[in-house]
Formats: sequence, structure tokens, C-alpha cells
Amino acid sequence: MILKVLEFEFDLIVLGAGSGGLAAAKRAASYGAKVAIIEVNKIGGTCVIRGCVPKKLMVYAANNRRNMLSSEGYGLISKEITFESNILLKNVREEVSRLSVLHSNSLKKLNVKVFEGLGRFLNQNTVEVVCPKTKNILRKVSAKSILISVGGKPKKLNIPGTDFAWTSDDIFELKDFPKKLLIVGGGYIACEFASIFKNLGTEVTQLIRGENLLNGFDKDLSECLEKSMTSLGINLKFKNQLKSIKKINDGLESTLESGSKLLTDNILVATGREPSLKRLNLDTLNLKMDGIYLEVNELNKTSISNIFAIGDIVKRPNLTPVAIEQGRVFADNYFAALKRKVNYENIPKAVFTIPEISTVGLSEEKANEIYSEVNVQVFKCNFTPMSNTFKKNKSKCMLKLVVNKKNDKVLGCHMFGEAASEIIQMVAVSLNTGITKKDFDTTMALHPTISEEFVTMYG
Ligand SMILES: Cc1cc2nc3c(=O)[nH]c(=O)nc-3n(C[C@H](O)[C@H](O)[C@H](O)COP(=O)(O)OP(=O)(O)OC[C@H]3O[C@@H](n4cnc5c(N)ncnc54)[C@H](O)[C@@H]3O)c2cc1C
Ligand SMILES: NC(=O)c1ccc[n+]([C@@H]2O[C@H](COP(=O)([O-])OP(=O)(O)OC[C@H]3O[C@@H](n4cnc5c(N)ncnc54)[C@H](O)[C@@H]3O)[C@@H](O)[C@H]2O)c1
Repeated sequence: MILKVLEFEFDLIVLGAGSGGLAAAKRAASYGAKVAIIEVNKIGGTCVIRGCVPKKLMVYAANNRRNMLSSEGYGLISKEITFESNILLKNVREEVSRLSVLHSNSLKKLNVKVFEGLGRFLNQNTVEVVCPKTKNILRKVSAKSILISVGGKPKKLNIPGTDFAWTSDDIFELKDFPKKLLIVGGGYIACEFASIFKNLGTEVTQLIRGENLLNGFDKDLSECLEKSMTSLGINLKFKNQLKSIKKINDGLESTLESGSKLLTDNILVATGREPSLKRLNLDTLNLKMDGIYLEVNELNKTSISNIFAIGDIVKRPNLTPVAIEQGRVFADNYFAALKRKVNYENIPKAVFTIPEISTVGLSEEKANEIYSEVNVQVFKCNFTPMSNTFKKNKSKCMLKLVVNKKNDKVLGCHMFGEAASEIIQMVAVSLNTGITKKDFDTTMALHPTISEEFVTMYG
């Protein structure tokens, strides 16, 4: 019997040109694979277009204004600081477009074929590209393997008037900042935008369903952030929920579970994200699911052997570096037989509030749960950083090490304060090599810095 070898137009189709998809397409093409990438929006995905990058640029704006407002003690006196939000928003959009073009150009250089439109499955080797507006089918594309990297979208609240509220996607389309804003949620996006808007002059109320900010982070971090946000004048309302939204003249009236009402210009709902799988026509494939996520094995292979999935559609930390690494590891294994695995240990995380939060490894609570409280030792210090000496706002910083008493291994490192994210990136390297508390103690301090406290903390 002669087996017929199927001919496909491409070696790989990548669905979605975001953090993961771009990384995988570029790496696969660098091995000589014939790659097509399908994108329904701008090239770049959530991180570049409506996530990490535009958000961080806004954080820089907020940080600058905060410093300008509190620099009199340093002899820096500015009579009036006006914030033209339209300028910031326009500049951010221009930068994002520039980065999108850079990504497109690098795809071109690598001979990756870009199809603009919505990709959806016809079968396990074929995808059709559809115009999202007219729904016309533009093209059919086939490949030996397909990588799904379509990312996620914000969850909406199922309450009356929900469509009046913004999600994070809408923030980057604004022409101006609102004067009064209600933010719903206590996670990453809610805290980051509460900090951005408040530091740029908006009156902010934040509504949190639970008792703490940033559930799952070390308790000391969430407590530090709560104190700092309160002292900044953010109105934090815990153990309350949004029940309905009504449009009143130019504003929005929110009714809360407690019965009280709030009038603001706008509402930002930041209550989590979900995989964006609905438009892929996945019913034709019957892929196995893991709850709302696609089920994959450790090589990111789905239940169909030539289809892979990475990024925010799989049940792993939904962060850009994770999506990028999954994309690269997929391409290294599939196109260069490298036998690599993604290392999910000690993923550093940061919440870009002002001051910011960063963390790597186990929280004190998680370490106690795993190793039992008697085996865990905590080293912690709180102090006012020198940079705040002449400032009115004397925000403190907090540094913490969680150590396994039995073998002296550092299990977790947490920080609240300026440059916390920059510092924790380096600590993550050390944790991955199994650093002990003694290694910290025998490292010379760099003075005067905030991070020197990490090597001078004694129990
Ligand atoms: C406001 C915000 C701030 C964030 N800040 C950070 C941060 O500071 N640090 C960090 O590490 N992470 C951050 N993240 C998370 C990070 O952006 C995501 O984890 C990351 O972008 C996921 O990459 P991905 O490749 O899975 O998907 P995405 O980057 O979302 O890319 C998916 C792409 O697929 C496209 N697509 C969807 N469906 C189809 C289809 N059917 N056909 C064709 N194309 C399709 C989409 O248009 C999109 O471009 C943030 C997220 C948000 C929302
Ligand atoms: N700095 C960063 O790395 C960064 C920044 C932004 C987003 N992200 C990524 O994007 C993801 C999504 O961010 P996010 O802030 O939307 O999600 P999140 O999971 O961090 O926080 C969601 C918040 O909404 C609350 N919530 C959920 N359902 C609710 C409901 N029905 N009513 C009221 N509150 C509700 C949760 O208790 C939680 O406080 C993050 O988990 C993270 O992976 C990362």
C-alpha cells in the first residue's frame, strides 16, 4: 500500500499575533519553517496594544506627576502642574502603533506570511480567514501544525447596565481622563489603574468584593498597598459589590450590594479575564478543555496531536513572559527537536502601582501551608526610603524573605517600594539557583540603596 503524503501550504499556522504567537512564529521561521500568522486586530496583541506597554507608559506619567508634586523639599518648585490627559493618551497610542509596525516588519524580514482577519477552524489542518466586519471568507489556509495563541478578553459583570462600564481595553481608546471614576475589582488591573488615575488627578473609588487587595499575594504586600492607597486618597470599599448601573445625565449611578449609591463619570470593571475561544469554531475539533481553558500537556500540545496552545488560553500564569517562553519552547521542540520545557518555578511578578509590588517564590502563607509554620522563618523590614526624606508623602517600603529553617533555602522574596520590580527580577535568578539566607548574608551590601536591606536583615 502506498501512503499518500498530504501537502500543506504552510508548516505552521499561528492564530493570534500577540506575545506568544509572535514569539513562536519568529522562532519557527528562524529554523526555516514556512509560517503563516493570522491576526484580527493590530499586530502585537494585548501586551503591546492594550496591556503591559501602554499601561506602563501611563504609570511613568503618574510617577512623574507624583514626584513633581512632592519635590519642593528638594528645592524644585513648580508653581502649577497641569495634566493634559489628551497629550498622554495620544502619545501612548502613537508609541503602540510604532511598536506594532516594528513587529510587522520583523515578521516580514523572517518571511512570515501575515493574514489580516479572524481565523477559525475548518478542520485540524485548515483555517479560514474571515473579515470581522463583513464576515466574508477571505482565504483558506492549511498547515501541518497549528498553534492557537488567541489570548484572552476582559470578563464582563452580568448586571443591569453592564455595557455602560469600561473594561481595560476602553482605557486606551480614551480621549481624556474622567474626573471621577469607580473601579471594580481588587486584582492587578484594578490596583494598577486606581494608582494611575489617582496619581494623575482623578478622584477614585475602588470596590472590592473580598476583604483584601491582591488575593494570593503575600499578606504583608496587600496590607502595605492598602495603607499606601488609602493615604493617597483612594476610597477603598471592601466587602461590597456592584449590583446595577444606570445612566444619569452625563454620569453613571452605581447601586451597590449594601444599598448605597455612587455617582461617577465612568466605571472601570476589572474583575478578571477569560480565554477568547468562542470565535474559533472549536466545535469542529472537539478539543479537550480544562474548565474555561484549553487542555494541553507539558509540551503545550492539545488533545489533537498537530494542534498546540499557548498563552492566556491555557491554565498557567497569564503573563507576557510566560506566553513568550511557551511560544519559543514550542518552536524549539517542534522545529529543532531541542527537547526543552518551560520552567514555571519562581516566576517573578509585579503590580505596577506607585510604589510598586514585586514578588517571587512562596508567600509566607503558602510556605506555612506547605512546610508548616514551625519550619518557616520570616525576615522583614519596613522603612522610609531615603528618596522620600524631603518629600511630603513619606511612603514606606517593605522587604521580606521567607526561609525554610531546615535547609536555609530562601522560599520567597517580596517587596513593596520604588524599583521593586527591577530588584525582584535579579532575586528570581538567585532563587532559581537555590540560594540560601546565608548567601544573602554573605553578600556585600551596595550603599545607599533600598535593596541593600535584603542582605542585612537578621532574625
Ligand atoms: C491591562 C493589562 C495589563 C497587563 N500588564 C501586564 C504586565 O505588566 N506584565 C505582564 O507580564 N503581563 C501583563 N498583562 C497580561 C499580558 O498582556 C498577557 O498575558 C499576554 O498578552 C498574553 O499573550 P497571548 O499571546 O496569550 O495573547 P494576546 O497578547 O492577547 O494575543 C492574542 C492575539 O490574538 C488575536 N486574536 C484573537 N482571536 C483571534 C482569531 N480568532 N483570529 C485571529 N486573531 C485572533 C487578538 O487580537 C490578539 O492580538 C496585562 C494584561 C492587561 C489586559
Ligand atoms: N502587572 C502585571 O503583570 C499584570 C497587570 C495586569 C494584568 N495582568 C494579568 O491579567 C490578568 C487579569 O487581570 P485582572 O486584574 O482583571 O484579574 P485578577 O484576577 O488579577 O483580579 C480580578 C479581581 O476581580 C475580583 N472579581 C472577580 N469576579 C468578580 C465579581 N463578579 N465581582 C466583583 N469582583 C470580582 C477578584 O476577586 C479580583 O480581585 C491578571 O491575572 C494577570 O495575569 C498582569
